[in-house]
Amino acid sequence: MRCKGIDLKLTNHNLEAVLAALPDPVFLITESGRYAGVYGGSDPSYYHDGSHLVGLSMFDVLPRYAAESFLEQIRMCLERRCMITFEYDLGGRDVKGLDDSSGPKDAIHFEGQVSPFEGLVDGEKAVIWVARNITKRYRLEEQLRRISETDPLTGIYNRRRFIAEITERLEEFTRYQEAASIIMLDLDNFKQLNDTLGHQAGDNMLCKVAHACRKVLRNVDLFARFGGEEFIVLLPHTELEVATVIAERLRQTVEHLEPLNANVSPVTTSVGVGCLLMHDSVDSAISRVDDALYRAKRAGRNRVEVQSVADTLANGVSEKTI
Ligand SMILES: Nc1nc2c(ncn2[C@@H]2O[C@H](COP(=O)(O)OP(=O)(O)OP(=O)(O)O)[C@@H](O)[C@H]2O)c(=O)[nH]1
Repeated sequence: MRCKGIDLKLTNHNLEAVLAALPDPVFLITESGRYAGVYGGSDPSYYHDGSHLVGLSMFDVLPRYAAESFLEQIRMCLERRCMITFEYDLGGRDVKGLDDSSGPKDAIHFEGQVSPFEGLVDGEKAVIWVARNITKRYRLEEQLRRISETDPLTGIYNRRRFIAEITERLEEFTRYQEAASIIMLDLDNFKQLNDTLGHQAGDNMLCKVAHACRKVLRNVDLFARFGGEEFIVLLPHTELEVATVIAERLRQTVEHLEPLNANVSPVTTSVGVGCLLMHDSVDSAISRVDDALYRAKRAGRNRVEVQSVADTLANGVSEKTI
């Protein structure tokens, strides 16, 4: 073996030393999931000592779901004859027989790089599996993602997350006709509340509305602040009829909120409701609900209006759903 141009023939002994010094653990694993060799992983703050795994099968030491999913990666790698990269969580407690006194205490998020091994190991095909602890990077990415999709004032999702979600739901609707509905709320005469009690009071009211509405929705409903004093809900697997009932519940929830001050009237909201239709785009779906909302405003506020029946039928949704 050559090493960066230095004519160094590695003996088995110093080859072992090189492998042991590798920072990330490297596993030689056979096609059937047996650990034939474990090398490296020399930093105990990042990795447990996995040397006891040699000779054991993944099915002896890992939870069944993990062993099955890892075996699938090995199969894919050998079939495609190229490196496969994928991410997974595996804590020390998930691996039977690990010495718990050393290594990281929390679950680790790994990036696994699985490459075909040239040659056979005990008559079996095998792979080289490099496991990198990317927990710090992963947590940071999660934190950034959370920040990028959260409204800082109310703590609920923001418009960006809503658009991402509705884009996904539209794909699902086009492919499987899986119903989904949208509810849009716009608080009534909010400028007056700001002007009377001040912007800070207005902010407090927005938070109160957000928290109260979130409570009456299902966990699967995506509730977001769409802008200023506008909120929006995406209700997956929900037909228009049901969404209309939920819209009315949201309207009442806002109406029954305690006013911030005895001298001001309760806050109310106008509400528009719609459902996804064939050939919808994100813009067309939202603008139909927006039209319904503005009909509610024009009709005197504090009421629910639904997208027009003509709109709904013209777009190929069966009458059953409206
Ligand atoms: N406190 C506070 N006010 C906001 C925020 N975003 C928007 N607003 C206010 O919401 C008010 C919206 O006013 P308009 O668009 O005139 O609507 P409205 O007074 O609610 O009247 P209608 O919608 O017609 O019922 C403005 O005064 C904005 O300043 C916010 O983050 N905090």
